[in-house]
Amino acid sequence: MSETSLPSVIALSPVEQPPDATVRLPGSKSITNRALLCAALADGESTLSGVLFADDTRAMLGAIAALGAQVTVDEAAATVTVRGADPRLASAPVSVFANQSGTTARFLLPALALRPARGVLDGDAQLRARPFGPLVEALRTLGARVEEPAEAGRLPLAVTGPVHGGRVPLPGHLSSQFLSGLLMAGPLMRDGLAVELTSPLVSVPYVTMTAAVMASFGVQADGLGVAPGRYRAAEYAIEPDASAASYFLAAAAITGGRITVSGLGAGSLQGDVRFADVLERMGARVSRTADGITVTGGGPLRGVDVDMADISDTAQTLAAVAVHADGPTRVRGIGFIREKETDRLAAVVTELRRAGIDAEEHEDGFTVRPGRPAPTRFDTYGDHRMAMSLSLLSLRSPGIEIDNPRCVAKTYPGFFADLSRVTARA
Ligand SMILES: O=C(O)C1=C[C@@H](OP(=O)(O)O)[C@@H](O)[C@H](O)C1
Ligand SMILES: C=C(OP(=O)(O)O)C(=O)O
Repeated sequence: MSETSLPSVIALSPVEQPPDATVRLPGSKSITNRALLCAALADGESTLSGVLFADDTRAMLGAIAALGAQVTVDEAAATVTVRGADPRLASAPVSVFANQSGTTARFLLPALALRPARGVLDGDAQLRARPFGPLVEALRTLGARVEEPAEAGRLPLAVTGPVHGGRVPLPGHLSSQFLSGLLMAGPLMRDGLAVELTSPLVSVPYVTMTAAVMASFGVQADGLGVAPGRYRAAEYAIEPDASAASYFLAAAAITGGRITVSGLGAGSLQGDVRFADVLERMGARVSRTADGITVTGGGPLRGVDVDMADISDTAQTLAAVAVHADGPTRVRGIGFIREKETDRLAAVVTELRRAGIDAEEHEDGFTVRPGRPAPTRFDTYGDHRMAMSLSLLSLRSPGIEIDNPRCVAKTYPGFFADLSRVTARA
């Protein structure tokens, strides 16, 4: 059941017995999109394995082709070969459509600014509503011409380089993707790059991930800056997606079952593996090996008070777990997720309340109190993480339906099929 065969509303039924399963999830969206871009900027031919094929990574595949990379895809084998091209030698205008993908858009704009020709970047309505202002200002400071034909700081944007690089102030409180995008383009800037953060950085582990992927392609970055240099082609194996893993680990905690996600070992590059730590604090048993994470539920789940600024893609997952705890859960530090695919704080609280759950929105997060979800058809607001998180409420409660389940195609087209398989439902 890929997203193309999903109905417009999906009805989910409770599990008959607690699952006991091992699952290997599709590749990490974040690592796939970094590796594709580094490979596209590298000298020579790279081979990526474990590649995620979903709307967000297809957007990046299209974008790197526009940058001049030669791309060969073997979807069945989950591999992509990329022959890089130096964007500084480009002369033709290009146009890139990032669809709904924040990573594609925020990583591409600085790469387009390396080109001495005009590059237009656009996305769908959801992405047009998300902020780009800090990146526009930074690229202007670094020497690019940026046109904002619609609204200031919003897509569509047109950028003409080349940027010369150097020192640049950048706010960190809205998104880490601006910094990651600048860093990845940084080595190809004449003067390299030195970023001075003007506000605290959110989603910090993603910047560590950026530096790690860059290092695999031969460039050392320190998280705030990088010297001029060239990427080298590499053979690169992409880990499974840790944000996607949160739904399965949560399912084990909610049902009292046992689920192992393989391929996400102790050395994972993804901060979202730390979602398992939150489940552990709630009372689930967690074991971590070199090759995977296992969560075993069973006992009561305690409510927690937790800052999720580092792992905010798993906040909605936690909201679903919190419904099944024995005390309130307060999530902090994530005001910035109001600017993701939707206002995720408002969306998750609104939908839980529609199911009769006592939930409250705060400026920087939410509180969820335990309860029994009433039969509800949930709205997803076109947000894949709303669809995947709210579907967890069906594990122990009848009558749960998800409207527009196809939005999972953004990062995980096979989500509902995998969830059914792992939780042993028809
Ligand atoms: O760099 C990345 O790969 C990502 C960074 C995070 O975004 P923000 O930095 O905007 O919080 C995260 O939510 C997104 O899904 C992926
Ligand atoms: C916020 C997300 O994606 P992006 O910012 O890459 O669009 C996400 O995957 O939850």
